[in-house]
Amino acid sequence: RSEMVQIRTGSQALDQLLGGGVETGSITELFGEYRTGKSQICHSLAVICQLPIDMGGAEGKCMWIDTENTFRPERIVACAQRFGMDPSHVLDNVAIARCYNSEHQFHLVTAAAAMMSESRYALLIVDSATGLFRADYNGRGELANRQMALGRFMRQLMKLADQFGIAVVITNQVVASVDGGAMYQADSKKPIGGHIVAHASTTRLGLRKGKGENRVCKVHQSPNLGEGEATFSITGAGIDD
Ligand SMILES: COC(=O)c1cccc2[nH]ccc12
Repeated sequence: RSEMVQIRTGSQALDQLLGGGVETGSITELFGEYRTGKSQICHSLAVICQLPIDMGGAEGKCMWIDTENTFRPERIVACAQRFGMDPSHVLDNVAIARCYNSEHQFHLVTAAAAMMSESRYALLIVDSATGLFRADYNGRGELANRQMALGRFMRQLMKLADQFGIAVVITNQVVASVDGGAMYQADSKKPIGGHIVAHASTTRLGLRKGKGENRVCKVHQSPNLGEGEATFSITGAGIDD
């Protein structure tokens, strides 16, 4: 964690909850149901990471692995304009790769290491980190194989965060889970990957819908942050207070 920097999120309330922003050198997991703002926080971070450190950035590029086609260049442009940055320059510094299956996802992270040796990256986004593993390992008796593959993927991310001092931000969809057998138990909603992903993430942020365009973020796991929640809003330019 040498010279750890915090990347601001675009919402001062969320930055306060996080003690300044998203940390470089570790993995932050954003989990929540669909449309709770996970990808919107990623769009803001992809722009803000390029700002000078004394302006809440981390003076590096962003690398983005997109498995759900949630990347929107126009959001990057709008967010750059909000911060008075040159939109085309900012967009050029977001290296986006579409990802089609979990095997390709492994390859992209391996290849990412080579790119990070070439130029300065501050942030790697994997949105989502778990969806393709759920799709590819979805038969009966595949849970153990899925957990092993997810564990291997998370270790690759931890190595990147360590080796290059980058912030790794992963999104994880919360899905309805029918607890087999326990007929009385209501269907609980759980993040994919269970304890395998949870233990590998340094900081875990739970997102949920608030009133209207508002969303609420709650710290679920952190080495240093206290309990608490922050409300932010989703705009055309990422997230704001
Ligand atoms: C242009 O973007 C890339 O080539 C890229 C983006 C995110 C992860 C990646 N891994 C290897 C290439 C790559």
